[in-house]
Amino acid sequence: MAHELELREQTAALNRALPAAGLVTMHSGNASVYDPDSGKLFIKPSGMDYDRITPSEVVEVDVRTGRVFGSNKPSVDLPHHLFLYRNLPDVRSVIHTHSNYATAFAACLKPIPLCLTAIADEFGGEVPCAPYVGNEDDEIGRAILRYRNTAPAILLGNHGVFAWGPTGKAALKAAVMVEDVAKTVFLAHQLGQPQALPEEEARKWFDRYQNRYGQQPSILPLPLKQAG
Ligand SMILES: O=C(CO)[C@@H](O)[C@@H](O)COP(=O)(O)O
Repeated sequence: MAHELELREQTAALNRALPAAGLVTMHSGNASVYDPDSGKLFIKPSGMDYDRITPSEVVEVDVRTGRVFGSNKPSVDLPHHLFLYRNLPDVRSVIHTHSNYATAFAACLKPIPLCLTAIADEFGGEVPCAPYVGNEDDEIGRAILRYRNTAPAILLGNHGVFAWGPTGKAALKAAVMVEDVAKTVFLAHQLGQPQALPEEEARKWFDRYQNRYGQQPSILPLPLKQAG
């Protein structure tokens, strides 16, 4: 039970972080956390004011069967979260937003182009945009699998953003960074034509950021420049 409470607390805090990060307005968006040991996910109660989402209000769902526990109705996007957990084995958290700058790209069916080192760091390439699909059945989940690339995020045409990660913190960072780079690219377009970053350069930035950035132990010794 202690572990379930911890998962509920994580899910409630992650959902409350969405409006705090400026990623959602009113009831749009949602977040979930998945625990493979119990086979359960915990997700936002549909339509609930974010400031009312507490650990006890969070909705518990069995990922294998889709069975919902408790009296609260789960997010209408539960099918898409379920699809991603069932098909992306390393994912432990999924976030959906309608964040403004990224969703503006989605409204135009445009990917966020690889023109910033920050895009290379976090996503390794452009943030792709899937064509518009409806919200029935597994249409959204299948579109995400079909059009995703190395990035832990994707734009859904005419709809919004899906981001994911091995932890709630990683999924939140992906959702925040999608919106941040979308805003920068939008501003760049006011100044001129954003210039593409060479793929090889992007690979170097992505490798450093994913494997040696921050306080994580460097998994590779830094290449020492030869004297002379
Ligand atoms: O995009 C949508 C619905 O189209 C959802 O993100 C949004 O309405 C939030 O729904 P929930 O409150 O999570 O059921």
